[in-house]
Amino acid sequence: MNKTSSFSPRALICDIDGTITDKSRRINLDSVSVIRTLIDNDIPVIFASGNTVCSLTFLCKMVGTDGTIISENGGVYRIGFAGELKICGDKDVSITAYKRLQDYFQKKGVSLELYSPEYRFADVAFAHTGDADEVREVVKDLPVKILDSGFALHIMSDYVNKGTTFLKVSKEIGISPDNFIAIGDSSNDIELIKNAGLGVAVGGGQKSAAEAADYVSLKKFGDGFSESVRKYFPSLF
Ligand SMILES: O=C(O)COP(=O)(O)O
Ligand SMILES: [Mg+2]
Repeated sequence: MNKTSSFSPRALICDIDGTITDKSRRINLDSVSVIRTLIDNDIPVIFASGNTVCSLTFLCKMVGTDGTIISENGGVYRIGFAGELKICGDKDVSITAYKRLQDYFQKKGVSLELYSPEYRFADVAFAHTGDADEVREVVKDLPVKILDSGFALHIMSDYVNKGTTFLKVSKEIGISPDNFIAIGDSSNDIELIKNAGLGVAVGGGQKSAAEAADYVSLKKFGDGFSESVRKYFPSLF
């Protein structure tokens, strides 16, 4: 039997945009219901997203998780609502890169739209402006990387990703990464998908995520998430 059919997870870590939402970021109500079932059966659920700590905290409260989160694509994490915020990336270097990009695009008559800069601890996120590769070229000598989540471009310290921060979180909470199922949709989920016992990419997401995954859902986005959770936690549904 291969891993995809025999795997029996103890915990779930999942992305948000594109994974428990639709393409336009509207939350998938069935995905919320599926997550509630896990929580009510004492299965830990952790959100790992490019979004900010404050937006993830709100989502955790509304959905009913214990508040453990990875945000800013691994740049920040926290164990439980009351845990200390741990910052893994260097925001200064992201800001330096952003200023250079701002100059570059201003000369082309394009102004960049920042996403909630006042709530970010480690990365800089902005609206898609031109091609991610063009952005990468402008800052290629700086110790940053440009992540394209499909919803925003993120400038982050080059050593930060959701997968390495996931390893820290799993150590702190005492659940091996091998016991997790990880579900995502984009290139910012690749390391997460690879570091978990079983990595899933939802249908309709970026090709790079699907290539990193052990299983790709038949359904798309939030519907694919719900399908995958039902598949790997069959006794709960
Ligand atoms: O913040 C983004 O760009 C996308 O967030 P995600 O990691 O939840 O998909
Ligand atoms: Mg996503």
